[in-house]
Amino acid sequence: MRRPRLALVPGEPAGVGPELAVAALRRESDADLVVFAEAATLARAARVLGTALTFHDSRADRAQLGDDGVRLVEVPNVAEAAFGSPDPRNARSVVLALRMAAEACMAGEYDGMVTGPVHKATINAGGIAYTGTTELLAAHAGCEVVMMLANPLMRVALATTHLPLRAVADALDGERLERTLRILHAALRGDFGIDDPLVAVLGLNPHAGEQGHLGREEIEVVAPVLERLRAEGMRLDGPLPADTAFLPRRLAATDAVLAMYHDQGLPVLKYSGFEQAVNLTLGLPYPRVAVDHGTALDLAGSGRADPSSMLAAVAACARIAGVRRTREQQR
Ligand SMILES: NC(=O)c1ccc[n+]([C@@H]2O[C@H](COP(=O)([O-])OP(=O)(O)OC[C@H]3O[C@@H](n4cnc5c(N)ncnc54)[C@H](O)[C@@H]3O)[C@@H](O)[C@H]2O)c1
Ligand SMILES: N[C@H](C(=O)O)[C@H](O)COP(=O)(O)O
Repeated sequence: MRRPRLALVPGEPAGVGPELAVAALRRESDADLVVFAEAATLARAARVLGTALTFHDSRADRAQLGDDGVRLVEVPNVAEAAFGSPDPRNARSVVLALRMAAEACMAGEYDGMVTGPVHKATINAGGIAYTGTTELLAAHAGCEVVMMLANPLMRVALATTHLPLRAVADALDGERLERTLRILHAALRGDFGIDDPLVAVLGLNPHAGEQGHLGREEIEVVAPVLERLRAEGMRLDGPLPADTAFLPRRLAATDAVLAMYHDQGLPVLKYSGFEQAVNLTLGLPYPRVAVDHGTALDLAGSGRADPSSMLAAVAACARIAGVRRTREQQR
């Protein structure tokens, strides 16, 4: 079977993304990578790592590539931003690279997309309203998605993603939550091969609302959805108090945790395994896997950024792309 062909988008040029992309390109992996970025930015990152790259057309044959060969779709930047100092003038090219890769994935030219970190504030400062790549790809594909981060110890999906904490309670909606659980369930089955997954669903409030004395979202929004889906046969635990849902013995029996908001779930996951964690966008027509960390501006240009999450993202995307291709061939 042919190796999965993946679009690799390094992200913010002034961050660690280009260095991590070079690290991924120089490692043996189960995928053929095509980078959507600027050649000069990648060449600069390669120099930081004490290596050099030669650039080829995105369709170049593997045999044409030496150890230093890179297939590239060139996306030029406006400014050469110093390491650690993102330039808002590059916002357009950072987003364009993501859009071009998404377009190519939608057209079936690639089997999946791997992304490095972008700097959300800089993109907004550049005049592009942007909350996250998850949301951008969902809008581009015209579908609902679920953000899920995973490391070897746990999978944590989010009912709401990038929004102010003040807006979270209002954003929780039964119909949306039901769709989130369906997307998560389908991905655990299809992409992860878990036939009958058990999902632990957290409450929103302390102690999962303490029977309505500390908030009513558990009673009015979460529990009715869980009842409906349990009636269909889904295995769902909850709404659970978030403070004890991550105890190791509970996690051991759980295939994924659904947190109600970003910082309810992600600090636990990142604390328990920052290096090996990846960020997946579930529900897209193609697999998209990202690093679990940000632009690490303090490390950009130092060559000290740890490439583990990027390597894990490439491996996860290649694996899921392979699973999906096998499934399609069996249809
Ligand atoms: N996948 C993404 O695109 C993504 C993910 C998270 C944050 N971000 C964005 O990144 C920007 C900076 O965010 P932040 O400072 O909160 O988080 P960050 O992850 O960039 O940095 C947090 C800490 O982790 C360290 N770190 C991060 N990646 C590392 C690596 N590969 N190796 C070693 N150490 C590493 C940094 O040096 C820093 O000390 C923000 O604009 C944020 O929105 C993007
Ligand atoms: N929420 C993610 C995290 O904290 O790791 C991160 O911001 C990236 O999300 P996008 O892939 O949607 O940009």
